[in-house]
Amino acid sequence: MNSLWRNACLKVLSRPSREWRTWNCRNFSSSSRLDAPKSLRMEDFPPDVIRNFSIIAHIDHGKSTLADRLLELTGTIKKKEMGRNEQVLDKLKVERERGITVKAQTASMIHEHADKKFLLNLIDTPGHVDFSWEVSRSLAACQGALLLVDASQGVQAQSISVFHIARERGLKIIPVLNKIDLPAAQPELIASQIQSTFGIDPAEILSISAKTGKGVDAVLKAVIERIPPPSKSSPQAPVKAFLFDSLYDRYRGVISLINIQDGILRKGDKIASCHTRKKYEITEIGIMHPEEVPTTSLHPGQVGYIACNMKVSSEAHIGDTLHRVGEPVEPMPGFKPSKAMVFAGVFPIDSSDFPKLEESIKRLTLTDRSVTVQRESSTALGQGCRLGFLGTLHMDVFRQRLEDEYDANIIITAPTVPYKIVYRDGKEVFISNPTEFPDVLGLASKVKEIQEPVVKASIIVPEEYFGDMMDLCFSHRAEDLDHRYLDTGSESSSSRIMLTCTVPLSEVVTDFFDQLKRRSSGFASFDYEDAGYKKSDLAKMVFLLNGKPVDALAIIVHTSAQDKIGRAWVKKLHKVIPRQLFEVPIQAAIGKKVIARETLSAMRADVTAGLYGGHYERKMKHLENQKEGKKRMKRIGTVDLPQEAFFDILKK
Ligand SMILES: Nc1nc2c(ncn2[C@@H]2O[C@H](COP(=O)(O)OP(=O)(O)OP(=O)(O)O)[C@@H](O)[C@H]2O)c(=O)[nH]1
Repeated sequence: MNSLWRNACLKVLSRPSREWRTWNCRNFSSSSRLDAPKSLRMEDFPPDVIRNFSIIAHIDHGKSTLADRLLELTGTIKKKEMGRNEQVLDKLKVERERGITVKAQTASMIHEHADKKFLLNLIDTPGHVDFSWEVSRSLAACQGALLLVDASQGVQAQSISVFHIARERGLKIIPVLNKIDLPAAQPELIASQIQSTFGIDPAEILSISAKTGKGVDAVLKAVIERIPPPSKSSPQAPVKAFLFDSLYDRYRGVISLINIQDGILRKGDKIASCHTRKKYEITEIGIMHPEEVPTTSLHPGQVGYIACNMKVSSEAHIGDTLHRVGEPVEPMPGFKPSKAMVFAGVFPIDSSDFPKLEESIKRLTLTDRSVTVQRESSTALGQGCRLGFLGTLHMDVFRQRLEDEYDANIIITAPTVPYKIVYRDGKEVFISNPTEFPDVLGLASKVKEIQEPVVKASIIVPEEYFGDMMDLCFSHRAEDLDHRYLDTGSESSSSRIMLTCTVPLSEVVTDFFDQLKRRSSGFASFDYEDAGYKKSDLAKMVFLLNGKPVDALAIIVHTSAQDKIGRAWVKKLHKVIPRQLFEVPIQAAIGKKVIARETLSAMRADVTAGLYGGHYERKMKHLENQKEGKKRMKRIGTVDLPQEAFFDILKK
C-alpha cells in the first residue's frame, strides 16, 4: 500500500479509542486549560443563547486547528505561542506512532457577544467516510455546521459527502475557506467551486487562516448570528434527553454525551432508557469544557455528559432517548445501526492462544463499538473470530491495535464483503464468510441469484488525470459513469472534474485506493456511499495445497476474472510458501474444476547439509533462521504455511 496514502487514511480512519479520547482530554486540559468557571449556572443559558454546531471538512483541511483557535478565542484554553506546532506537541505517544490526529473534543465555550453571554457547543464529528454513520450521529445534536474547505486544495470528495449529510439533517451551513495564508491559496477559484458544487452564494463564504488566527473572530460571530438556537422548549416538560455519543471511563464506567430536548436533568435524578428500559441514577452531570466540568443540572438545548453507573458500553445505545423514571416520553427517531461492510477471520497463530485473543477482542470492541464479532472455526486455522468492520482501513487499524496493545500474534484472512444469496423459495441469506458460499451444484438447484453490495463512488481529480481515472473505474467493473467540471481552472491550475459511478464494494476493498492515488500522483480524492445490492456472477474459489482445500484461503470472485485471479494466486502462493520435504501441488479450483496450478518442488530437510567442517557459526545461523521461520508458520494438513501467505491476500 502506498505508505503516504495509507498513513493519511489511518490518521483519519483510526478513531481514537474512547479511553484515549478521555485520557487525552485530560492531558490536553491539564496543559492548556484555564480554570473551569467557578459559578457556572446552567440556568443562565436558555435556548436563545445556545448554539450547537460542528466543524465538517475533508481530511487535513484544518478542523482541529480551527477548533483550537475557537477554544483560544473564547478563553476556554490558553492561547498557544505562535509558531509552536502545538498539535504535534499535544499528541499522545501512541497517537504519534500511529499518525492519528487528536480529535477536537466536544467542547462548551462561553462567549460574550452584543452584551450577551452565549453558550457555544462545538460537537465533534469523528472519523472518515467509513464512519459517516457517526458523523450523522453527532450532527443530530447540532443546528449548524462550519464547512471548512482548504483554499489551496479546494472542494474534495469528503467535503461533498459531509456537506450532504449536514444538509439532509437540515443544518445551517457556514462555508469557510481555510489556509488563505498559503502561497498556493486560490480563494476566488475555490469560492467559485463552492458556489458551483454546493449552490452557496460566495458572499456567505468566510476566509480565514486557522493557523494564524486571521478571520477566526468572524467565524464566532457567524456561529452566533447565522446558526439558529435549539428549538424552544419548556423547562417544566418531562425530561427528554438524546444520547448521541458515549465514552468509556475505567473508573466511572460509561459516560454518555447527551443533548437535552425538554425538561431539566439534575444530579441524583433517576432516569430510564427508552431503548433498553433499564434504570439508572445520575451520579455526575456536567458539560464538556472540553474536559468534564461537573454542574448541578442541564437545561433544554444544552449539551453535556452524564455518568450513571452504566458498566458496559452497549448499555449506552447511540440514538437512545432518556427520560425520568415515572415520566415516560415518546422516543426520538434514533439511528440506523452501523453496518459492517468488510468481514475477516482473525485466528491466533498458536491455537491455544484463542481464549486470550477472544478476551483481547472483547476489550478492544468496548472502545470501538462498530466492530461486530462472531466466533468462527476453520479446519486450517482452528478456533477464531469473524469480525465485521466499516472499511478495510478500519480493519487494518483494529488488527494493528490487537497486535500493539494486546500483544496478539494473529493471522487475518482476506477481507470479504457481505454477499446476498437469494434462494428460489424467496429466502435471502447474507454471508460474510466465503466458506458459507453455496457451491456450484447447489447454485443451479436452490439458489435463484447471488447479489453483491455496490457503492456510489465519487472521485475528484484534476483534468489531466481524468483518462486514468476512467481506466481505473472500468478495470474495477464500474458502471453508470458520469462526470462534470467543478471549475474552469486558472492560469496556474487545471480544472477539476468530479467523476461518479457505481462500483462493487468488493472492488473497492482491495486495491482501489492505492491505484487511485498512484495513478493520479496523489491528487485524486475518493468517497463512496452505500448503493444497495446488485445481481452478480460470482463463484467461490478455493485453494488446495497438496490436494487439501485451505478453507481460510477461500475467496469469492467475479467469474469474468476467475482465471486471472486463480493464476495470479497460485503464482503468489508458490512464491510465499517455502519448499517442503515433498512436492506440493498448489491449485485454484471453482467447484470441482481446477483452473490454475503450480507445483512446489521438494527440498532437502537439512538446511546445514551442504556445510562441512569448520562452518560451525554458519551452521548455527542457518538453524536459527530455520527455527525463526518455523515460528511464523501455520501447519495446514501436511504443509507449513507462512503468515505472509495470508497477509498477501489483502493485496490484489
Ligand atoms: N498554512 C496553514 N496550515 C494550516 C491551516 N489550518 C490548518 N493547517 C495545517 O493543516 C494540517 C492539517 O490540519 P488539521 O487541523 O490537523 O486538519 P484536520 O482537518 O483536523 O485533520 P484530520 O483530523 O486529520 O482530519 C496541519 O498541519 C495544520 O497545521 C491554515 O490556516 N494555514
